[in-house]
Amino acid sequence: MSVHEIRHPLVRHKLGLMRQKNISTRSFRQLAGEVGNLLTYEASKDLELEDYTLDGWCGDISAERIKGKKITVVPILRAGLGMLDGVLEMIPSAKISVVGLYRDEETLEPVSYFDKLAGDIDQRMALVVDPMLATGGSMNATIDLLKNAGCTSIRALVLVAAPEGIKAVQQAHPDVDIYTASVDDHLNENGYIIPGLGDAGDKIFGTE
Ligand SMILES: O=P(O)(O)OC[C@H]1O[C@H](OP(=O)(O)OP(=O)(O)O)[C@H](O)[C@@H]1O
Ligand SMILES: O=c1cc[nH]c(=O)[nH]1
Ligand SMILES: [Mg+2]
Repeated sequence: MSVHEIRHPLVRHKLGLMRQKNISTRSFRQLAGEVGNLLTYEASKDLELEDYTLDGWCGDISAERIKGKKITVVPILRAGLGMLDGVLEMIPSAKISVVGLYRDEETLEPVSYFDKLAGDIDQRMALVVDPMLATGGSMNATIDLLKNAGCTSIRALVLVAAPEGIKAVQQAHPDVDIYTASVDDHLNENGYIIPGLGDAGDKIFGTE
């Protein structure tokens, strides 16, 4: 498994803006989508292509198209929805598989409350999107769910990752690559990423 920390200047710049203390809901939400968009670009760089012939304006033309597995985007509710539009801008025909989880504030364990996966998930590559990879509990529970449904190709796209969460995913699911805008420093005593973004769900939805 690999961790891809995307150090593109646009990603670095936008993530810096997201870390500002008093950022508005509107700006945070917009930037989450924009960084999600750029992470999707990076996470799709190695998709396999195949040649085909199309009927072009001047006759038959040789072109390329993405081969093999189709894609399902898997937002983890709630905060993953903040990245969804940006991801879909890059892959507009992707199916969406929704997973509802929240993290118990005391135990930090994920609590499941919803899932609705694409019917043919065993034939799709899953791009799991969530702004925060903290302890890794929510991501691992989502990957477990996808694998139990037959999905064999999974990538995780997160805005910020803690080393603790990366380690947990690496141990449980060594076949899953992680794409992130930043590997941050550590988790605090409440399980929040430092420096992180604070509570991403609250910032995207304007709740507190
Ligand atoms: O790696 P973990 O320790 O599991 O923490 C990360 C999870 O916590 C946040 O969700 P939260 O539980 O706040 O739910 P929300 O998106 O509804 O706000 C975040 O969006 C991840 O899903
Ligand atoms: O730092 C963190 C950790 C979990 N969930 C968040 O929204 N932020
Ligand atoms: Mg939250």
